[in-house]
Amino acid sequence: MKSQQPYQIYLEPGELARAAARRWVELARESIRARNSFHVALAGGSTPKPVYQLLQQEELEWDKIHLYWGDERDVPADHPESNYLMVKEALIDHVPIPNDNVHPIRVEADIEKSVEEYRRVLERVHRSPDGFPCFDLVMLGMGDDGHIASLFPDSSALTVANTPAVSVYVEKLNSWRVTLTYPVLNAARNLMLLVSGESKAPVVAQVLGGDGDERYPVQKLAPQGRVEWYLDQAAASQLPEAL
Ligand SMILES: O=C1O[C@H](COP(=O)(O)O)[C@@H](O)[C@H](O)[C@H]1O
Repeated sequence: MKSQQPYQIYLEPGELARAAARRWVELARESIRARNSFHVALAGGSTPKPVYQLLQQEELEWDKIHLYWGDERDVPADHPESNYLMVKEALIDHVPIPNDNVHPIRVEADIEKSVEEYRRVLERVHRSPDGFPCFDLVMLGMGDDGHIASLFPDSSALTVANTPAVSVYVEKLNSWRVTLTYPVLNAARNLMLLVSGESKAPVVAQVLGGDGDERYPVQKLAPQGRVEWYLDQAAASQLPEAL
């Protein structure tokens, strides 16, 4: 990914969340006007949670909004680490979205079955010209090792280019994940990257202000659509202009 990416810096995580929620609403309305639906792949983790909570209060055509997940951990749907559960509690339980519009990655004892099922689910999403699901919006968080979705450094998933979703063993976490692959992230009409906290500052500085050297999974993105970075001041604190 080129280091010249548009980004906004917000004073604190609450401000970041409010800006991201406003943009989410704008994109949902724009997409419903243009295509009568809004297909969005959600990020898990902690950063987007307040965004989902803010969306509870929005007057949206929820019956035209379809929720998917960018990645999932190898845990049941009622486990505290489940990305699905986080979104359910923060958003889904509070808005009139039909059940049929909620498309989680269902984690089975056999993770390959989860992946196969999720690939079938993804067939509902419009196609990009090269045949991959083309989301109206993909939301991404970023780990302090530069991972996005569950595309971790040195992982076999980083080179997958022939399928929209894979299972991947994450050595440092000693666990399996299911993740969307780069071709899907790249095909999205809009990508929002939400990054908060000081621990992510070195990666942010390398990706957005660095020498172009590709060290992190986030740098392997080659987005075809719009990209927007939402940073809080802590995450942006090592960018050249902040020093
Ligand atoms: O493990 C994960 O981490 C990333 C980043 O999460 P954050 O808590 O640092 O915001 C997240 O985007 C991903 O969906 C999740 O599974």
